[in-house]
Amino acid sequence: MITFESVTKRYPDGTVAVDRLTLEAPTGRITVFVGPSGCGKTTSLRMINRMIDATEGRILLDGVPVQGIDPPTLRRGIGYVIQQAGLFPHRKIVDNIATVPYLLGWDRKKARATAMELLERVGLDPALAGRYPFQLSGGQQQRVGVARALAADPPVLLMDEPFSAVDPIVRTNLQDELLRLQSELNKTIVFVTHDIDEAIKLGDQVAVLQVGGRLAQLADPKTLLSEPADDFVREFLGQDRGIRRLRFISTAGLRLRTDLTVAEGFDGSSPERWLLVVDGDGRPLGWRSSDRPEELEPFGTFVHGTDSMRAALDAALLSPSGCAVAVDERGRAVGVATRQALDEALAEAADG
Ligand SMILES: Nc1ncnc2c1ncn2[C@@H]1O[C@H](COP(=O)(O)OP(=O)(O)OP(=O)(O)O)[C@@H](O)[C@H]1O
Repeated sequence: MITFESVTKRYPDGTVAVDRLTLEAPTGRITVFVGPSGCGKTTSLRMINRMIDATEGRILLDGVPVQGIDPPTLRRGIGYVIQQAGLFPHRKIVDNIATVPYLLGWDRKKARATAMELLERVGLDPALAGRYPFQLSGGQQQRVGVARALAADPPVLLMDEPFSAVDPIVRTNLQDELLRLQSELNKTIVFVTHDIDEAIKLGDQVAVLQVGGRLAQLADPKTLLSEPADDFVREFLGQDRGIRRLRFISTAGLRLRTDLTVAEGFDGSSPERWLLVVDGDGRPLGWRSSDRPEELEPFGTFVHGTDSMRAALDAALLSPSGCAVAVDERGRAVGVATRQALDEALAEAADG
């Protein structure tokens, strides 16, 4: 666990970057620092590994004040990932990843073997090991940056806007990958971003900072969205706060209709305006409307019980039928969530 005890950072020119910050980043969890530019996110992060020293207050790592630990020893247990990866340009990828193991004096063979394992772990092709950083895409470099930070298996990982410099699709992949890795590794992660969506997606808890380095709110994402502490947080969360909340509402209780599904080739009549046509394996093929039964209309799916209400609504909006197709993990239709069912679930969510 990382504990901030009334930590203040005043730079020599008098700027107060962090103002009496008190919070705990629990072991094995992702804590996100989010806030507008200049609110002290990076300063707070760097005080953990003593790249910057606090002016007042204490930061404790599992109860031990970091100020009492010499920086090289401290940093051995703390991985650090920054924007644009910060790789050494003249070192091959494998040697970039093995940087800390080499510094720790590991046998070169063992260090390289670990690096190769990590390369795969972060979703990269081992064939990239012999390349130089400039021969990789931005997203690939960022993955190497994560692998390098994990190389000596540190319990703590500090990540400073690690995914900011890549395009939105790559960014989404990197976020998903981080969550997957974290479910295996259970590191204590402190993650800095200015992007509230990223904070809500990744954080087990989110610390919203305000310019002047004051903590505006510390909460889990769901609570943050439903109970913002003040106007600053409400404004920072943006106008689609309600839509984002849908991500935390399960589709497990969504009522499904199973009588709207027909097999391919069905040419009978039905009082229903829309019927879902499925193939021999039960996979959806499209919606058949009673007006134009010869054509199949587009559909959207969500995994019932696994995906959130946000995914279910998204699926409904993708189709002219206005209904969302519920599928199982293998993509087979298990039923249809009609507008009425979605409406009921939304009404319940609004009450809760
Ligand atoms: N070395 C320094 N000397 C003086 N002021 C500094 C120094 N480094 C940062 N600051 C100031 O401290 C405040 C917090 O900076 P910090 O980099 O921690 O913010 P941030 O939230 O990470 O911002 P950004 O999202 O723009 O990176 C800002 O007002 C910044 O100008």
